[in-house]
Parts: sequence; C-alpha cells; structure tokens
Amino acid sequence: MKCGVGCMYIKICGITKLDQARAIAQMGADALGFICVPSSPRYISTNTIGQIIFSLTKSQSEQFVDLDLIGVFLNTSTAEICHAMESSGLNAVQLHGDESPEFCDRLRSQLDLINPQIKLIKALRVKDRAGLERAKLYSDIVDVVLLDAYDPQIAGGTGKAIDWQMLRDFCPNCDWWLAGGLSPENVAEAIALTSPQGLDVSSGVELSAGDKDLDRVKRFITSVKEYS
Ligand SMILES: O=C(O)c1ccccc1NCC(=O)[C@H](O)[C@H](O)COP(=O)(O)O
Repeated sequence: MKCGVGCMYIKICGITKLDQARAIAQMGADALGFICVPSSPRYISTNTIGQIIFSLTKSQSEQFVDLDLIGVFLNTSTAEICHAMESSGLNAVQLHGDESPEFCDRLRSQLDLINPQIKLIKALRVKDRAGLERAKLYSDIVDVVLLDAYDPQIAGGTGKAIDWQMLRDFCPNCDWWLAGGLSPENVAEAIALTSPQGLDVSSGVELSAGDKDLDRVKRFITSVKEYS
C-alpha cells in the first residue's frame, strides 16, 4: 500500500470539485473519496466522478498516477458497484453500510473480473467493543478495515469521534484506518493513541458539506507529517 506522508496513509473524503481534487492531490494526499450515496449532502454522480478522474489522470503527472480514487457506497448491490467502477475510473471501493463478510467476498470476486488491483475497504461504524470484534471478521476478506464513529441518524461524515482509548489494542489481520471527527487540531493525538496505518477525514476540513477548506486540508496533512 502506498504511503505518501511519513508513511501514514491519508484519505480526504467527500470531494465534489475538480480544482479541489487537484489541489489536495498536489498537497500529498494518498486518496480522494467520492460519496456515491444519493442521500448524502456530499453526493456526486458517477458521471461527474468520471469527468474529474479523467481530468486528473490525463496529465500522467506523478501525484495523480498513484492516487487512490475511492468510491464510497452504502448498501448498494454488487452489480451497481461494478457498473460504477467500470464507468468512472475509480480504483477502490469503500463499503459504508451493513454489508456482511459474505457480501464483501462476493464483491471481491466480481471486482477481480474487472481488475484485481481494485482495493476493497470495509467501513464499520463502531460504538462499543462488540463493534470492534465485528470489524475483525472482515480482515481476511478486505484490504483495509476503516473504523468510523457511530451515529443513529447519519451514516458518515458526522464529525463525531470514536472513543480512541478503546482502539489502543486494535490489531486486525489487515491494515486499518481511523475516521470520525478528525481535524488538524486533534489528529496528532489520535495517531498517538491509536496507531492506525491510515487516516480518513471529511467534515473536519470543510467549509460546508462537499466544499473542502484547502487551508485546513493543508494543515491536516502538515500535522500528520510533523507527527509521523
Ligand atoms: O460523508 C458522507 O456524507 C457519507 C455519507 C454516507 C456514507 C459515508 C459518508 N462518508 C464516509 C467517509 O469516509 C467519511 O470520511 C468518514 O465518515 C469521516 O467523516 P468525518 O467525521 O466528517 O471526518
């Protein structure tokens, strides 16, 4: 897995604009996340994702060639996900709903037919230790387990944090990334307490849903770099 800044993988999620995607990639982010969930205020259509990816990658510049372009899906069928992957140029899938390990296994087989390099990430919204144990059930099936905060109403991009103390000894069989309520102000403490391989941030670096604050993105990446 690629490590951009001091070997800590950084994903900036909720991208909706080409100029912001380009600027964030140039700052050294490893991944851009696109929310393919129609009910989200950060929703972006597959068509628009395709246009952004085409514009980013046509230059063949180094920052864009290695970039992970992650589609975030919520309880979407394998057929729809595969269609979105084939039509947009996305190279990674993040499942943010109630997808079972069996669903992930089935999707993996179907993605392999498109391109075995497509990365599969399972996000789990953790509210207690039982949620953490559940996360481990996926670790032999997916490439990355992503831990996000639980909210009864909102599926993601909540700005809420998990109880980081609970994650001190979390060590699945695959890489894991921390999400939920991260910001330039708290990310160093989050890394110190939880030691993940990657970080995922959305609302903590936004002006409003889907509109990134480039200054805060820069400060987030710099904080990670200074800590790592
Ligand atoms: O961001 C959304 O609107 C969203 C909607 C539905 C499912 C997932 C969603 N976001 C997923 C992400 O990967 C976010 O980056 C993650 O939840 C962290 O968000 P935040 O707490 O705002 O940093």
